[in-house]
Amino acid sequence: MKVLILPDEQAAMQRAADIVARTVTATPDAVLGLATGGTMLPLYEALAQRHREDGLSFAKTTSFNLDEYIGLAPDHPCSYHSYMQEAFFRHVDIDPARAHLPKGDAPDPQAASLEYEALIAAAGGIDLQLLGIGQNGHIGFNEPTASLGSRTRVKTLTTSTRRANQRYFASFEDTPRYAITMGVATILASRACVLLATGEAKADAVLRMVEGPLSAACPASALQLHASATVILDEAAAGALTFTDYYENVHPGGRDSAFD
Ligand SMILES: O=P(O)(O)OC[C@H]1O[C@](O)(CO)[C@@H](O)[C@@H]1O
Repeated sequence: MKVLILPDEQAAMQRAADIVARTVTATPDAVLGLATGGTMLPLYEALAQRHREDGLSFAKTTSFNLDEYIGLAPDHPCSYHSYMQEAFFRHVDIDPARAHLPKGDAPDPQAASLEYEALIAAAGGIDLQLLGIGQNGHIGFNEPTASLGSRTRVKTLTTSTRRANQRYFASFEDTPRYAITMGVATILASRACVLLATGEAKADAVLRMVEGPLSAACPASALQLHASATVILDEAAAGALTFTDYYENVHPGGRDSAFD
């Protein structure tokens, strides 16, 4: 696992944007795995800006989002379909026919999960997976105790995740209880992944992911098994890490563990 510690959120976003830009420039028909959540918003802004100003193109890119709430129609303002449309898709030249999210409003969500997994396989798998991390260590909606061998399926959300996401809904009661999410093994099958975490509230989850034991209690710790995982942090999210001699290889853009 490569751990990059940047001075602040903006620097962290630009570093992540560099990796995405490099991927789609080198491989215009790359398959991207995309994430939602507050952390990702400035990254999508940075990518949209590079599209506008530098001509960074997503025209041939295929994308698969990690997750979607069950029971919300795509045009529901709190769906991840709407989030992606507002935050990213409408600002770039991605082909809507190649921008996929799980179908949270499918009559049979479990069947829709299997179809989604098959669609990812048919696209040749994911070249670069973007990830955020929940305060409880979740990736996608793989909550603590999620099987590390899991594939795309229906998951029940924890109360703590529902409370964290309540801010987007009218009330806690209105916050969905279930989601379709790529599984931990689906995520591990990506050829490269970049996990982004900013702010002090993520410091404990980051510690458990990077230095903690590999455990379903912290699904993000499964990234320790990934052959090409890059964790991009600001100083606040890195605040609880203890292997400081390892992270303190100073380079001009911040601290960088350099090797993974
Ligand atoms: O960036 P945020 O809003 O803290 O969310 C972190 C993670 O939690 C989720 O929003 C799900 O709760 C993920 O989509 C995201 O990766």
